[in-house]
Amino acid sequence: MEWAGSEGSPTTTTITSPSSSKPRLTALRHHLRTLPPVSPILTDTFSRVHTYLRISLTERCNLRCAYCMPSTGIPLSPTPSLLSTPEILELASLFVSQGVTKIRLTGGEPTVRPDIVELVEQLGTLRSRGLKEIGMTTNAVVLGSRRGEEWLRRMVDAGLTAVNVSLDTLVEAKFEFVTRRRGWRNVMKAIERCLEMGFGVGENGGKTLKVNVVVMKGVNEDEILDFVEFVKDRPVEIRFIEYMPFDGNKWTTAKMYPFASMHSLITTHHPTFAPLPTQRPNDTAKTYHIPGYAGRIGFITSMTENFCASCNRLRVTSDGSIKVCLFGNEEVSLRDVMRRYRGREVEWGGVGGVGGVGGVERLEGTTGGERVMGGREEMEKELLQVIGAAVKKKEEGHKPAEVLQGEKNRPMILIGGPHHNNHYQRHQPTLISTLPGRSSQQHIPLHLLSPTPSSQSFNNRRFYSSSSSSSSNPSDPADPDPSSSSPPFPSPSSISTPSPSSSPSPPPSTPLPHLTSTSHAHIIPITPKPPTSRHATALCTLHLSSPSTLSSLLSSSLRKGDALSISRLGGLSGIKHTPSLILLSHPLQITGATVDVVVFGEMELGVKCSVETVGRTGVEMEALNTTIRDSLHLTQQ
Ligand SMILES: Nc1nc2c(ncn2[C@@H]2O[C@H](COP(=O)(O)OP(=O)(O)OP(=O)(O)O)[C@@H](O)[C@H]2O)c(=O)[nH]1
Ligand SMILES: C[S@@+](CC[C@H](N)C(=O)[O-])C[C@H]1O[C@@H](n2cnc3c(N)ncnc32)[C@H](O)[C@@H]1O
Ligand code: SF4
Ligand code: SF4
Repeated sequence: MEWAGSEGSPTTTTITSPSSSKPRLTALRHHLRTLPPVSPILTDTFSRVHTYLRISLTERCNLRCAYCMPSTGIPLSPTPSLLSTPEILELASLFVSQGVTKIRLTGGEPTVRPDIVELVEQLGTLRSRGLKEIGMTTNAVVLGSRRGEEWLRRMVDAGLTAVNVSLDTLVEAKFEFVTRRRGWRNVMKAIERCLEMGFGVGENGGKTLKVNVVVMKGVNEDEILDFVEFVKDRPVEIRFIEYMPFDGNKWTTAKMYPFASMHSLITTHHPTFAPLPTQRPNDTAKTYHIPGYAGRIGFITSMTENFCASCNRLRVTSDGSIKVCLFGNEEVSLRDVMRRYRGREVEWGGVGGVGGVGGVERLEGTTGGERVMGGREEMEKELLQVIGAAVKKKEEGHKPAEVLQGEKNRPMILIGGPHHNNHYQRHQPTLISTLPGRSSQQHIPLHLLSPTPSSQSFNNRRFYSSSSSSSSNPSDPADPDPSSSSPPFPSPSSISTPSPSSSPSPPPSTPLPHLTSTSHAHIIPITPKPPTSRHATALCTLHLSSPSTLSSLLSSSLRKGDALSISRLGGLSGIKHTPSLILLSHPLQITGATVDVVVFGEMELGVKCSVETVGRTGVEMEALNTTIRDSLHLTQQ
């Protein structure tokens, strides 16, 4: 099923005078007139033509950015409910047949999908049918790993034209706080690799490399000028993104650093900073430059100056729903339509791996009029009806920030996945108001002592812990499937997933490991496990009552003397007490431990403790206990 005219080439019409909306609209109208015809199915009631499809490939991620994920993590959907690779390719093909010219792969983290390269290669075959751009938005941790170089090369060969890398800080230690994982060096390496492979600002239709920076007050707004310098010699577009509200990310206007402030900060330091004379139509970003700089600076102002009037994007979530607006709640399942025609549940598989129905075969079947499965025409017809109806229901724009904040969208990482209402509650940590010596200065999250270690929103920026064992490849933050080995937090995959409609959540069906079959507490036998090298890191943020407290601490001028050193020692002693404090934990032989106190701001300190062992179980509890002790000691000073 082809839409006549979809083979035409897109124009490169640009819009002048970015600061004024009228010429922008005029240019946009002109641009729309000069575009190849697009199926009316992709045109909404505001005459917006949707030629850009964003496909979420997975809910999984190898990072845990708190602005994207709730502090309690996310429950993963059962694999069969997600789109298989052939289904993704089939939908991509259908959208291209209707006039979609750009597909961006996103997630979750697209590169944790084991068949990502093959998938891009298959998508590349759609170029002969009108697909002009294949993009990927990625945290780039995998792309900067050893295997990443080859992956990147193959994807570029297949037609990958636009890589957007997310990187919120140029400070390695801060990266670990923001993302709750390591990987900063890989990201930097991936950026350099992309540059070596010819990615740049997209001059003359070249491949584009953009770096996405979500700007958050008190977190990274102090790095805006550093990021500007980052593009002095690199032909990269840095895009400063206004922090957006999603479910679980504890968004407030106070944490958002608005476009106007960023703009005035940069202009103050760079008086020649100016909008580029041409702007790309339908772009999320307003683009600027500083004469003499190789790169560009963009602003994605979703919160303060939305760009909904020129919106040309649709989304397919990883479980196969069409979502017509990033902030909209309305979704319709395309997967269900496809599977109804097929009459079966689809198992996970790589390209060509599902029930013998290969992606290539399907695409060729569509283009070449060769073999198609029975009922395919009807299926496509129904899919197009569903897509058309969804597009027609698209609203003019998103609601104001204050309303969105109240409503909350699903977590950003799950924009590509199904709803998991009620689920988070079940995983709220339970313990604890029994911390000795808590004071108003101290904000140790309650779940710090929870038997289920979990992460705390970075917006509170109080705590995270991580650990890995050598069996789970601790040195490689690019581990593509965090669930494939023992995860640092209870990984999403370790959380059982009720069906979206189940409410309240059912009790866990597996018995608690700390109970014997006769429900007696025991220390879990680990004798058969081989000893491996393990480490764990826990972090905690202390909010101080005044800046003078910090300066007294740093200058050791407190009445009680050098509080920092004392607290470090106190923290370290906590390791040795762990087995007696945590009743069912195993006594372990510690082979290394460090405690660092980091200044985050004039009223904020971070306490980071890392513990190592070679053994049959991990040292997460030791790391947590050390962090708490160090923090308590500091507070008591
Ligand atoms: N309001 C709104 N913002 C979006 C949408 N898509 C992406 N964004 C914003 O753009 C940021 C970067 O997203 P990317 O995945 O790099 O996508 P993009 O900016 O559309 O990428 P390009 O294809 O390079 O234009 C996100 O964090 C959002 O803030 C959208 O449909 N609506
Ligand atoms: C959800 S991620 C998925 C792709 C990939 N994992 C990555 O991080 O690039 C897509 C983009 O959304 C951005 N994002 C996530 N949460 C956001 C928020 N609350 N506000 C603004 N942008 C956000 C990320 O920084 C990233 O650039
Ligand atoms: S923004 Fe979300 S999906 Fe992307 S790397 Fe961070 S946690 Fe993962
Ligand atoms: S908020 Fe919705 S309408 Fe506005 S640009 Fe994003 S997807 Fe388009």
